[in-house]
Order: sequence, then C-alpha cells, then structure tokens
Amino acid sequence: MNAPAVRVHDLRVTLGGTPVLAGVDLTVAAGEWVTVIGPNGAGKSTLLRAVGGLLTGPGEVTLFGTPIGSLRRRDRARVVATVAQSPVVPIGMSVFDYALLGRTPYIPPLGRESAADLAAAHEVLDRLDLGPFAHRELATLSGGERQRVFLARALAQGATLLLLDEPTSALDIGHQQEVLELVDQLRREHGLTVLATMHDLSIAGEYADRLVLLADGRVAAAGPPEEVLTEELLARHYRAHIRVIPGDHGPLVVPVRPT
Ligand SMILES: Nc1ncnc2c1ncn2[C@@H]1O[C@H](COP(=O)(O)OP(=O)(O)OP(=O)(O)O)[C@@H](O)[C@H]1O
Repeated sequence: MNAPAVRVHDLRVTLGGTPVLAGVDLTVAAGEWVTVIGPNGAGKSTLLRAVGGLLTGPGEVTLFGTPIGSLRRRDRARVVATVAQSPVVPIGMSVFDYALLGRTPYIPPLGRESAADLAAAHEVLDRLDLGPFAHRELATLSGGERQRVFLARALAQGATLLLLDEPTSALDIGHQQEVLELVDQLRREHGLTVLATMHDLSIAGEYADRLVLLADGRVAAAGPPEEVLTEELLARHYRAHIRVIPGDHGPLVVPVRPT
C-alpha cells in the first residue's frame, strides 16, 4: 500500500510557552483534499506550518513515508509547496520574478533558470489570468490579485503536496471559485494532494473530501463534510448561530442572526 501523503501523529507544538497543538493526529491520502477548519486561534496555521517543515515539535510528521526532518530543504521544496496566510511581499519584485521563485528548487546553486523554468512560470501565470500583470511590481497589486500570485508561485514549484492556508480569503466569490476549481482540476490531472485551511465552511465542504475540525489544539471531529458540518458541532465549537442546509456538493452553512 502507498504511504499517505501526510501522516501526523501525536504532534505537540508550544509557542511562546503556550501549548498550541496538544497531540494532533492527521492522515491525508495521496490525491486527497483535506481542509482543516476551526475557530480563530485553534491552531490551523500552526498545523500547516508543521506539515510544511517550518516548525517542529514532539510528535511525528511524515510526507509520503519520509520523516520531514530527514528531507533536505531543497528536496522538501520539490515535495511540498505552501501558500502562507500573509506571505512577505519583496519590495521591487515583479509578478513574474515572484512566480519564478517557485522554480528555485530546480535551479542549480549559482546557476540560472532554464527555459523550462521560465515556461513553467509563464504557464501558471496564464492559468491564473495573471499574464497581463507579469511585469507589474507585486507590491502594487490588489490583495486578491496578490493572493493569486502567491498561489502561482506555489504551483510553479511543481510539488505534489499543496498546503493552502486560507487561499481564498482575499478573493471575490468569482475568483474564489476560479482558484479552487483550478486547484481541483490540477489535483485530478496531476494527482496533487491538498491540505488547506478555510473559514468559509460551505466552500470548505464543497471542495474537500474530508474536513478536520480543530479546536483548542486538538482534533474535535474529522470525516466527510456531512459528518463535520453539523449544527450541533459548529454551534459548540464556533459559538455561532447557524443553519446547515443540503447543497449539491455538500452541506451549506448559513449564519443566522440570534433571535
Ligand atoms: N509565536 C507565537 N507565540 C505565541 N503564541 C503564538 C505564536 N504563534 C501563534 N501563536 C498562538 O497560537 C494559537 C494558534 O495560532 P494559529 O495561527 O495556528 O491559529 P489559526 O487556527 O490559524 O487561527 P486563525 O483562524 O485566526 O488564522 C493562537 O492563539 C496564536 O495566538
């Protein structure tokens, strides 16, 4: 049997003296789309950062059967690409050069990018409708335009595992759907595995095979969207007034004003 794309076992992360992840287990099969949901501060970004090798703690994180700590930085970058919640925007860098950064793991030390690297950067910019922005300075783009460029850089990396931390939070609903449909298409065409975090619960359920509800640094529920997006679980963990109604691609979560 193939090793899962991601296996996290009993992961504990303490930040600033506070336990943020208190023993998390998570498995993502190769080709699967899993989205982590949960209230603010639950530990979602921390979990993604640990899976991406950006922080460590007691416990186990393996990617395709290899412990993350034993992957060299360059090799890790060929396996896993991350779109962070608020990436640093390098001053003066063009959109094209930023997308090209995704090709860094393929460029030899002290070498130059190849024609294939340049073509890969152009291709992802085109796929995300960013061609016309290629020569603009990244810092001058709107929040939503920038978010698509961050995704372009991750896609240019050609990794098999995509970690997306709230990838659509700055996008209008049209671009949200466009970006998520593209990610799903790439997943189907190229067998990508997706581990994401999202606050929009309806969209989370429409795209993911499984949802993991994180609360207070622990997995409070995990399973298909219909099992996790229940009024009872969401009211308990988000302290929100919501209705869950059936949709064509999963439950739709509607906030309702308390009476
Ligand atoms: N460097 C740090 N030092 C201290 N506490 C931290 C540090 N980084 C994160 N935290 C805390 O860890 C907790 C989890 O943060 P994290 O960003 O993982 O949550 P999240 O679920 O992604 O939240 P959100 O939905 O608001 O993005 C929060 O309470 C946060 O304040």
